[in-house]
Amino acid sequence: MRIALLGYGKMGKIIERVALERGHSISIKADSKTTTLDFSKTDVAIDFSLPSTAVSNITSSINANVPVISGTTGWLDKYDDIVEHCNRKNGAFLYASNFSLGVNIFFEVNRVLASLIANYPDYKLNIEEIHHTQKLDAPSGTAISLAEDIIKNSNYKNWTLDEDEDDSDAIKIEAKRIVDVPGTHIINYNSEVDAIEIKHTAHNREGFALGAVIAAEWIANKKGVFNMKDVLKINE
Ligand SMILES: NC(=O)c1ccc[n+]([C@@H]2O[C@H](COP(=O)([O-])OP(=O)(O)OC[C@H]3O[C@@H](n4cnc5c(N)ncnc54)[C@H](O)[C@@H]3O)[C@@H](O)[C@H]2O)c1
Ligand SMILES: O=C(O)C1=N[C@H](C(=O)O)CCC1
Repeated sequence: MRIALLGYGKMGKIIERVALERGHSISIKADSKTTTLDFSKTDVAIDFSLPSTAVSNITSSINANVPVISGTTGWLDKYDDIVEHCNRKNGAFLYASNFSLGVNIFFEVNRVLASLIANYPDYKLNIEEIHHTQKLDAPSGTAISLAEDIIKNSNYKNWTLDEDEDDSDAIKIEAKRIVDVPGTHIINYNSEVDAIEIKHTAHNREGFALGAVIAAEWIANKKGVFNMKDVLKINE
């Protein structure tokens, strides 16, 4: 498969290596200096760029009839527009806040735990995410996915980054930035008598990159809007 890398930074470079190891070739390596995208020799596009460039990269891929997956976070206010555009163009698009197998299993555990605890209001919840200091967005896309899944499976109504927020319906998310941390997410339910905590720690970026290449292989001949549950078939 000929893969366009829309974003050739920390993730793009690891995805390149994983893709080559799996027998693919790279047709485009786009970065901040790229002015035009020629998709004529591309089978599938992988966008790991910036919150400010993801929408344009995804739209260009769909317009060129190239299936596209995006792992870029921090642009989700435009997600519904992209879905509408993809469906109108009969294209193929997949977004995942986190492509790693481990985190997608963690998402399942989070959903179950949230629904179990929903009937016990003594437990107060908070989410902590820790990432490297170069990260542009907060909270992480993964933390937002975790919070949204908790909201669907509990009485919580929204989430906030404001630690002083006095709204018991809001999940508090704490975003920490520490040098070189690839990505850690902790869900903590605390009561007067005990605490229940689940935690996912990425040791490096390999899992994100492998998941992205697997998703790109999966979407190559499809039409529609997908997510990682479609790819990994966890819990089916
Ligand atoms: N979904 C996941 O599993 C996952 C995992 C890791 C990172 N991410 C996200 O992926 C994104 C990229 O992460 P990173 O660590 O590689 O960041 P990075 O800053 O190392 O790389 C971003 C790259 O995008 C390039 N770029 C700038 N403008 C561009 C444009 N118009 N078109 C294409 N590329 C352009 C930059 O030159 C840079 O090389 C972030 O949003 C991050 O949150 C997601
Ligand atoms: O390094 C990043 O940036 C990461 N971004 C994703 C997120 O925002 O959840 C996934 C983890 C790494």
